[in-house]
Amino acid sequence: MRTSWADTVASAEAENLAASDCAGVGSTARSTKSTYVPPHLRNRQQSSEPAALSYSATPLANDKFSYGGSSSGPRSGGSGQDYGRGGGGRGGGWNSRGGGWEREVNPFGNDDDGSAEQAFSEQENTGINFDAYEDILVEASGDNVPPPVETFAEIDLGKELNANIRRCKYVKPTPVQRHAIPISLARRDLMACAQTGSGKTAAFCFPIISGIMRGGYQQRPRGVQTVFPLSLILSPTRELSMQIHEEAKKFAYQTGVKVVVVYGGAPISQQLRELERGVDILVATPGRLVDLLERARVSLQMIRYLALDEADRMLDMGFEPQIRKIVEQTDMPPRGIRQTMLFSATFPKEIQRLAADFLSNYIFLAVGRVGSSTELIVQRVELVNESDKRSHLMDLLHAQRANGVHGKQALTLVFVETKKGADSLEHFLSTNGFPATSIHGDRSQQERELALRSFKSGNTPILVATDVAARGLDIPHVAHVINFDLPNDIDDYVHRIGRTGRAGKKGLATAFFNEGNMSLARPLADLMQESNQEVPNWLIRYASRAAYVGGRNRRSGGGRFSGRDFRREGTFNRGGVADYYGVNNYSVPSYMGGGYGSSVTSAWD
Ligand SMILES: Nc1ncnc2c1ncn2[C@@H]1O[C@H](COP(=O)(O)OP(=O)(O)OP(=O)(O)O)[C@@H](O)[C@H]1O
Repeated sequence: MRTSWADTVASAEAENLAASDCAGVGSTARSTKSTYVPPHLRNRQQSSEPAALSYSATPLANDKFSYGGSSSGPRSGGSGQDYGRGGGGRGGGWNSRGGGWEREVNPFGNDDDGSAEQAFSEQENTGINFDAYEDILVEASGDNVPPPVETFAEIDLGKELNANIRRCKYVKPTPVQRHAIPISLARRDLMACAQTGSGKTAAFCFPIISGIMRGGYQQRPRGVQTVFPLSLILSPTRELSMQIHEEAKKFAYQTGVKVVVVYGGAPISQQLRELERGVDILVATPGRLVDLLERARVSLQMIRYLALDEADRMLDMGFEPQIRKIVEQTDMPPRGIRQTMLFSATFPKEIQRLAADFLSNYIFLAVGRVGSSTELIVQRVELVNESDKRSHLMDLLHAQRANGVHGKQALTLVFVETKKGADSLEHFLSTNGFPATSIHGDRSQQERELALRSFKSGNTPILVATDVAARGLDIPHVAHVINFDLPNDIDDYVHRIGRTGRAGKKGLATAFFNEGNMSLARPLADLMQESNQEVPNWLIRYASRAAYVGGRNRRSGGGRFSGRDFRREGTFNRGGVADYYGVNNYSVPSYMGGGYGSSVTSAWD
């Protein structure tokens, strides 16, 4: 029998609080002031430990070289070639930026107590429920798919990166990482689909950082003010770009690989200054990047790695022209020369078709069904009239408060349709005893960041949000996502509820459904069924009555979920795909992973 939703919140919170996350927007980083190091001291490490000096001719941000003491600990991770320049000592490394020498801020705060030297096998499991991922069905299609790995130690990512993985307390790779990292390290283009919260960020960051580290010294053109990053990571929202930047900085700590973020709504002058200090990996939102390209402050001529996070969103109507401009109408090397990686939890077929234009002989990887939601999230849907939504929300919040566990407060994310609706609901909640804040496109960037910080810290444990917060954000302790207004598109629903139940932890999602949401009845019922949720009878009745509505609600009408590589449909043949995959001439599937033998029928067959 199911427990009540309030109990579920309480237990999800209790479980989730047991774990401590490595990731997150605005994770606290101990700030360390830049320090000038006189030339005669530049080859001394800051640690009290004596350390061998190493000089490496790997490419540094815009051709600036740096020295770093290499740690003397045992080498781990594959064949263990030492690609890095990092200092393995405590509390920070040294980096050359803009001709001066700066101490690299330790993004792990002061927890760098030598644990990075621990063997992977000795690490504590930090509360991540890895078993939740073990049974997941994995399918990869394309030519010569590199086999997956089971452990990080099997992959030769480089010593410094391995040390950072340990600092993050990642004990073993998640399924998408097991499969995607070897594919990317083999320099293959990739379209990867894996459930929300399953570790896609690291899956594209690790190979990029490792590739730049092992790439050897690379002469970059010298523009007066132009910078030449080696890798570009694009994401649809400012907050997600900031989060990817924070994550990538952790992974790149002491590797000498410099990560910079640019996004709209923040002063461009500050971002330009940061760029001038050198950049290897540029994380960007499309609008701000186009601005910088037009000002000739960034050139994409040297790009070796292009990653699109939330790729289906990036190629959706809103963003596609900008993405095409960036990828096809600039000096970026063409597909086949650069390596391109697309990641998302959802990948509608029509977007897969568009995406194929950016890829060359790519591998399609699906971890779980495309667009499915994780079973870690308990989904509830309640029939609530429009006029009753506020009082119903209050009831939920009161019960949640009554059942709340002590300690850090469970965070609740409430999604609404409009910016006005977000403001008004925030006001309503705040004046009714529930401290709330809001995030949406009409708020200034400063307000957005403040709201997110206040939510994360638990000061305002309720965040009312539009879809600007639906994708990618990894906020620890979100125990409950409430769809006060349901979205029109089932994929948006998948991303929204994916703000809880991340990295193996449990979560709860409640949706208010009424006659205005009829077009979602069928895809919602299908999605819930597919992720083993209890579907209310009334929703099943609505779903069976629902007419085919077409559009992007791909589960509606047909009843069968099209979670697969569109090339396998054999109905579409154009552009880059036709070069490699004739209608009857594709090679699939190379293997099935996730504990399934080859005799097991694929979910897509
Ligand atoms: N191997 C690992 N072991 C433990 N935790 C991990 C591992 N890889 C990633 N994580 C953690 O899992 C959480 C979710 O990762 P991430 O944000 O990359 O998910 P995602 O798949 O990109 O989700 P979304 O689809 O919502 O964007 C993060 O807190 C991250 O630090």
